[in-house]
Amino acid sequence: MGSNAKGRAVMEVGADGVALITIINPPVNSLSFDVLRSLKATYEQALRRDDVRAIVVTGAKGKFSGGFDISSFKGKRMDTGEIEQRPGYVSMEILSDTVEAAKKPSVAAIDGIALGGGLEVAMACHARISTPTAQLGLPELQLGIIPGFGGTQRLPRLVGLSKALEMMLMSKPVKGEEAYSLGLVDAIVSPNELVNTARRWALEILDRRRPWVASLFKTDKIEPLGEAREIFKFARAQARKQAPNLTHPLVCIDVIEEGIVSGPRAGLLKEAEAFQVLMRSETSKSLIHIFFAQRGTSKVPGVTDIGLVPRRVKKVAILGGGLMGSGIATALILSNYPVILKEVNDKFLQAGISRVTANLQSRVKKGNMTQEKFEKTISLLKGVLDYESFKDVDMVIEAVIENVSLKQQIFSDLEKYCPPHCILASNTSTIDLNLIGERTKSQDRIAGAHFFSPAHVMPLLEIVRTKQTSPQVIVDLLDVGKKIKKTPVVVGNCTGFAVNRMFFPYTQAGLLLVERGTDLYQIDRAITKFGMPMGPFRLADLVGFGVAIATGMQFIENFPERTYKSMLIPLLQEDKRAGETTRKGFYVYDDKRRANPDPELKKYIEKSRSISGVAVDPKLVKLPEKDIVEMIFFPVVNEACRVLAEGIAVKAADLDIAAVFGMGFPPYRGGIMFWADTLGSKYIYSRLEEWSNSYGEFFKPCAYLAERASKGAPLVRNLKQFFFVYFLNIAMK
Ligand SMILES: C[C@H](O)CC(=O)SCCNC(=O)CCNC(=O)[C@H](O)C(C)(C)COP(=O)(O)OP(=O)(O)OC[C@H]1O[C@@H](n2cnc3c(N)ncnc32)[C@H](O)[C@@H]1OP(=O)(O)O
Repeated sequence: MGSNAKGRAVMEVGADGVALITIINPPVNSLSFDVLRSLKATYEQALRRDDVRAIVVTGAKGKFSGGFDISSFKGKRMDTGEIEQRPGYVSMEILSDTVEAAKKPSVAAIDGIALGGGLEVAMACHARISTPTAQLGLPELQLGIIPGFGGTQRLPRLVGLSKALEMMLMSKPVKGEEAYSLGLVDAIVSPNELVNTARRWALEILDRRRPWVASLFKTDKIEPLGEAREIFKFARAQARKQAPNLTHPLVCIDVIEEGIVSGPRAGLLKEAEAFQVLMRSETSKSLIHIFFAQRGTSKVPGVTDIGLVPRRVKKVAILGGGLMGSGIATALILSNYPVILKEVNDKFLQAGISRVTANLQSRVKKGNMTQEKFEKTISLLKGVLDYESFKDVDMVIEAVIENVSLKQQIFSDLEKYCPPHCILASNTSTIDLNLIGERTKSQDRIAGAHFFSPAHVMPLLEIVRTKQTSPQVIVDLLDVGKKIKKTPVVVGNCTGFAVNRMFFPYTQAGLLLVERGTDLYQIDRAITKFGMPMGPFRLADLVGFGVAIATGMQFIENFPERTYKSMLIPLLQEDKRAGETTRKGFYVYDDKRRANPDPELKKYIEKSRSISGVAVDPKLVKLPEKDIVEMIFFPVVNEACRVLAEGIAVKAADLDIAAVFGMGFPPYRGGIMFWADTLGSKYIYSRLEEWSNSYGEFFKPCAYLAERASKGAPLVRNLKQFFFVYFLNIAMK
């Protein structure tokens, strides 16, 4: 094996005659082709050697294996090695014919993780011993592929069809304890007993004191054929309902069924063929991009690569117990941070505490939290009416209403009452942070911590830095973000930051189309069919028109040339139709909060059309779905290009994550910029240009998009190009 090898498997033979094979490929012992080749060679050696009687497979440093090395799928030149040339090479030649069919028994010793290919290796062994906390699962579907090393055949035979389908279709791992009760592992032991127990177990199998099981040929857990067919039918219906745009869940079900109907060998062959096709699919490329992009958001050049270590945040204060403040408090106490919640009077304070309590209680009701855990968690929250207890807080998050002078007053108070190291963060969604901190001398510790509502549920956290914010503060916020299980994205300071700024044209494009004759409900249908959780109008109803008008004003003020000014929302608001909370907005809502179209809307549309002075355009009345999608999303892409060109986002992949986790953009399309690049900059530019000629400035392509289109280049720039332009911009300012 060359010195550039990506991981290896090593073998150590003990005096007991057990060969301990350890997978080594940090950080998660993924199965690269080098590891797989080395595993095969080591195995063959163990099988040849007379002093080896049995084999134990494990992973280095307390992690069995995180599965196939998915970085080999990344980029244009996929390293798909032997999988490409010999379908079934790993699942049949290595795992079935070498490991499972061996004349010497193998036992997997599992700690930490056994995911995807990792669990597939373990399932080919003749027994599995696990620690109680290890995670075992086949999460391949979340990457747009299916298990490809025999998992579709072995898991149902070990745990039964229904549970196997659930684990695969939901990409949901189980802990060691549950794996034991399911029959996926044969014993649970503590980490320090793991390898020795596995060694003994392997020798006992050899001596026939324990069963020698080849999982691939087990039948006792498999349901009779008639029952199995019913289970498949139900699973297909569920998959179609939950992911109508995705085919790989259905392929997974087909592959499992093949094994049940025609036998496991036929199942393995079908699995190998399907795996080959799926790993080249757009869906898988998109989802694997999202996997790495999500991990890449916490790598910020000039911040996370300069040796800073996150400081310990022991106590956090939150100002404002409204919807956002109480959601943020909930997220923090759920991750064991003691929180002080400050309000201006007792009534508001009690309301804030009640909101946090209700957030937690809903978990108890759903069975996701015990009463004991509830008591412990809520005890971390303390309500206050003054700054007295702010003297030892390490971080403050301000979450009061969007009022500049109020926020300025608060920050100047915070400077007085908080210790000098304390991070001063604002949850503002639009206001310039420099303005908020104008009355302080603490600009270096002021940052944005922009949560999305409901803050204890939505996964995104926008961390906003100004030119003065110190890298240490960003490193600390990234750490807190990770601890409260958010996906953080670090962005620069501007109106709307990344998410709201990119998506402000989303509703506006809808309004422009509706005033020119496109059916409003048809727009929402086309957009949800594309994969968004809600179309622009249903979303506006949910957010509420008060917020929509306030943020709209910010955009009119800052980007007047490209803000579409429609009176439709203010007209509805005037008539006390302010969205879902008033049970009337673009839709009407019944008692169960179901949204229904409202024929009354026609009159408001006609009125706003006449105020805008535009006429119905016959071309837009019968707009095909594809065009609706493009007319709504290309302006979003255009704004995302500006955000990137201005250096507000460090990399395009961060915008993909911001769109997926902040707006629910379908991850299987890879995020907004990744999706745009699948269509091509030239195409997007030409369409925007055409619409801007017909419908005005709102669609005008920005300079960055024009430049990329003229070169036929993708919108995604590599980091080297980014820094060149970024520093050029700074030099020119
Ligand atoms: C043929 C087979 O059936 C096909 C397969 O096996 S496909 C792979 C199936 N396995 C998976 O889907 C597991 C994916 N990984 C994960 O869910 C999580 O990374 C994990 C639970 C293993 C660890 O989580 P956590 O401790 O939070 O660390 P996390 O930051 O996610 O990962 C650590 C590093 O390992 C990398 N990594 C994780 N799994 C990897 C994998 N399967 N291949 C390559 N790299 C991987 C991550 O990219 C990250 O790299 P970085 O430090 O350079 O950013």
